[in-house]
Amino acid sequence: MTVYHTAPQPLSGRSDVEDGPSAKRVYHYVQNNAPNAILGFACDVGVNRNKGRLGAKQGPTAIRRALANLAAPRTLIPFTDLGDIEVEGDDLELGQDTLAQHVSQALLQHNRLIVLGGGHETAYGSFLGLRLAYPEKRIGIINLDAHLDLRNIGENGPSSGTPFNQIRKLDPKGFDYLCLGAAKESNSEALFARAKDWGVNIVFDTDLLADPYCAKAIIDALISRSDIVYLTVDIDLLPHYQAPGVSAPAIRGVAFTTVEFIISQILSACKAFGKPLPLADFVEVSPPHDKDDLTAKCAAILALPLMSSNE
Ligand SMILES: N=CN[C@@H](CCC(=O)O)C(=O)O
Ligand SMILES: [Mn+2]
Ligand SMILES: [Mn+2]
Repeated sequence: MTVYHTAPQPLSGRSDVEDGPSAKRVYHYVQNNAPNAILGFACDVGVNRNKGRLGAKQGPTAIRRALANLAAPRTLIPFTDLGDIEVEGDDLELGQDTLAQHVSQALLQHNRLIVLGGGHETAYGSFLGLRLAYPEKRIGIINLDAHLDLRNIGENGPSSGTPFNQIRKLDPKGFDYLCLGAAKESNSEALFARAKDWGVNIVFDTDLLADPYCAKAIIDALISRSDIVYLTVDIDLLPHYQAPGVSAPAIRGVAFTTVEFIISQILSACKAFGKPLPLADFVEVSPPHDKDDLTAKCAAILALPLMSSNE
């Protein structure tokens, strides 16, 4: 019943030596003291407390495995694997504090950190770490998610449904949160009313499906008024046939190619406005519910542009 840090295992994948030195896979780019880093948060407590289907604890291992074997784009930046924070038992709060410490340390040493969840409770630990590293900065939060995750803390305590409610409590005036992909049928009127009260910007899944460009102005506005950007990607945003391995699969969902396009819009806007994006996370991958590792693969491929130079 504790929280511990496990050292990284060597990453592996296909070897194509017969095709020459440029036939590289992502695992070839793992280095010590590299510009970027990845860190796992192996935790099921948030999903359990949120009455979901367990399995997110195995997310970091599955995403890493999928990532390691992808063909490396020419623009991929070397990265350090910082291992996993593992939460055994029910002490989510200790897990999130431990994650925060590791995130803030990592941000001192790396330009960008990608955290592999875990359920969406990962976001509270990630954000605490970002705030520790950048206490004076205005942080713009972009959540790609079918869910607002603004639930009040109930008798079970903080969960995978409460992270942005908890983040707002840290600094209600500074709370600047954009949720892209929310599904009307997956969020109660109470949550939408709370979002309105708190000035949350929402772009619905249906709007993104009708026009992938529809979020551009709202993304640009958030990034231009922030000092730094925190991107959190809940993979349950994707439709169930692309991301079956989640606690709460989406019927409609926002298609993979649209999510990919939105991430490219976010990275382009960060570049255009000169705003760093030091931290991103990919959460809610639940390998026991996955099919052919599709969901882990979605997360891995979506992470690639964040791990590459934005030419
Ligand atoms: N990260 C969690 N999100 C959802 C889960 C919904 C469900 O289990 O149906 C939420 O709390 O709204
Ligand atoms: Mn979520
Ligand atoms: Mn979700």
